[in-house]
Formats: sequence, structure tokens, C-alpha cells
Amino acid sequence: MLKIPVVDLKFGVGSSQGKKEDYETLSKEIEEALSGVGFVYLVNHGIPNDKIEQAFAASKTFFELPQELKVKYRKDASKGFHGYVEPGQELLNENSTFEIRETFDIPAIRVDSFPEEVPDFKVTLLELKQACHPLIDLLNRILARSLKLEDGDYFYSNSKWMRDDSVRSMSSLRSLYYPPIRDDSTVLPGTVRCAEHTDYGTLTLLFQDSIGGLQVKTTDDKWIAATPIPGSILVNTGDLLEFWSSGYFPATKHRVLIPEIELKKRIARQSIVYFVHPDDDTIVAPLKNGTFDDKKYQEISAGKHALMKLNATYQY
Ligand SMILES: O=C(O)CCC(=O)C(=O)O
Ligand SMILES: [Fe+2]
Repeated sequence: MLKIPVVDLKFGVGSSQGKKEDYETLSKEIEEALSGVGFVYLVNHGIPNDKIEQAFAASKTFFELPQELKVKYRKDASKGFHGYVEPGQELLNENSTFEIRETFDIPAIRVDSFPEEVPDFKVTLLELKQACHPLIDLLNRILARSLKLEDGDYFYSNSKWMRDDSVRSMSSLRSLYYPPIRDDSTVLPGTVRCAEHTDYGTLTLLFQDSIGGLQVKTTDDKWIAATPIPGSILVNTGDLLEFWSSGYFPATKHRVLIPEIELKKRIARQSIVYFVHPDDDTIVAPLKNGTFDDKKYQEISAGKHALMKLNATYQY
């Protein structure tokens, strides 16, 4: 059975000690994982643990506020997809009936509408977002290398949004909260925490707490658990990367079910994900052997590609 590999980035992010061979090895390991099972655990990823913990803690305080306070920050398209999404507002799969999940989304462009009830929320989440950028730069270089692009900075160059928060991109940091399920009778049949789906962007960074429940569908069509490994983060592939790489990096399906174990049902689960997309105006077409294939017929801007996906899942 396929497993999710663990890759050590000790000599990766901002390291001056690593030898060229170490970088080559970890690039190859990441390429193999993302072109295979489509998920990889990274350890020594360079994102400070205290920043992760503080963002989780502030998120918890926010999600535990009464609903009438949280909906003041409701997400809508006019706010550049920034803000709070309440349970049931987003269905990730046409067959799903209800998804018991709440999120707060922070897009690439700066929108100043953060919960004033939780002063730490804005600063901790924005700091975590910033702390992810060196890792995203590294992964972007590894993608260019894997796709044998002549320009090793190809993905770096179409990620201006990381250095300029007025550049539009569908990239977004999302804090998720899966509330405890207190009374089974109120849960409609078929309800899940997060239905089977693929992400829309190129890569997703995923931080999870210790509760577990995330499952990944492997290429041999089996669900495997993405069991939390302390100190690690997960990275997975999305739809845009599958399209852009002509299927070399397939977008991996994943889901979060309601746990069968009674005790686990009654505990909230939290995760924080960073959906990585290029700048909206990046023209994307399938690449083959390092060059564009059939560009004339299939090209689309990255922003349009993401909007197509979003419109199919959100209820505004
Ligand atoms: O909560 C998780 O572990 C996964 C969330 C997820 O897949 C998503 O928001 O796209
Ligand atoms: Fe996802």
C-alpha cells in the first residue's frame, strides 16, 4: 500500500550548511512524493513552532465566540474572499449533504477586516502566513526543477503576490475549525467534516492538530490516514498543478470524516491550510518536457481557473 513519505528539510529552507547533493536528494524525494501519492510530510520545514501554536490558539478563541459575533466577519466575493465561512456554507462535493466545518480565510491581497474580539487573531495568522513564504519559495524551485524548466525561477516569478500584497492571487491562508458533535441526532445522514475533494491551486501546506481524521485517496484508490506527526506539516498537490504539469503531479483527493470513536466526535479538530496559487494574471497551459504543449487551445489565466472551481462550491 502507498504511504505518505516523510522528507527532512534540514538543508532546505534558508540553510547555508547544506551541500548541493543534499538539496538534490530532498528535491528528488519531494518530486517522487508529489508525483506519486500526492502528499508529503515535511520536517525541519523552518516555520517556527511557536508561530504555529499561537495561530492555532487565537483561531480557537475566535471559533469559540458566539455565532452572532462570528457572522459579522462573513466571507463574500466583494471582500476579496476574506472572512468567516459558517457550517454548511461551503460544500466541497456535489454529493455531500452538509459539512460541519467553519473557516476563516485570509486572501493574498490585504483586506483589513479581522475579528476585533480576538486581538491576537490578526497578528498571529498574518505572522504565520509570512513565515510560510520561504518554504513556498523552496517548493516552487523544486517544482521548476522537477518539470525541467529552463527558468528555475519560473514559479517564483509568477508569485509576485508573496512580495507585494496588492497583487491579486487566489492564494489564501485558511484556519479551519471542526466543532465537536454533541448530539448525533442533529446530524443529517451523510454529513462529513470535509467532503472528498481536490484543492484548486498548485500546492497546499497543511498544519493539523493531534486529533487526526484526514484521509488521502491514493492512486490505487484506497483511503489512507494522514496521521498527525508532531512537528511536521503536510504538503499536497492541487488542480492547477495537475493541469499545468500535464498530469505529472496529479491533484490528490482527500477528506475529513466524522470520527466513529465517540470520544473523538466530542472534541473539536483544528487545522490551518495555505492554498498556494500563482498571481491571477499568470497564463497557465499544460507543460510537457519543460515547454508548453497545445498552448494555443488550452491556456487560461490562473485566476479564472480558480474562480471556475470556487463558483461550483460556494453558496453566497
Ligand atoms: O482539515 C484538514 O485537515 C483538511 C482541510 C482541507 O482539505 C481543505 O480545507 O481543503
Ligand atoms: Fe483540501
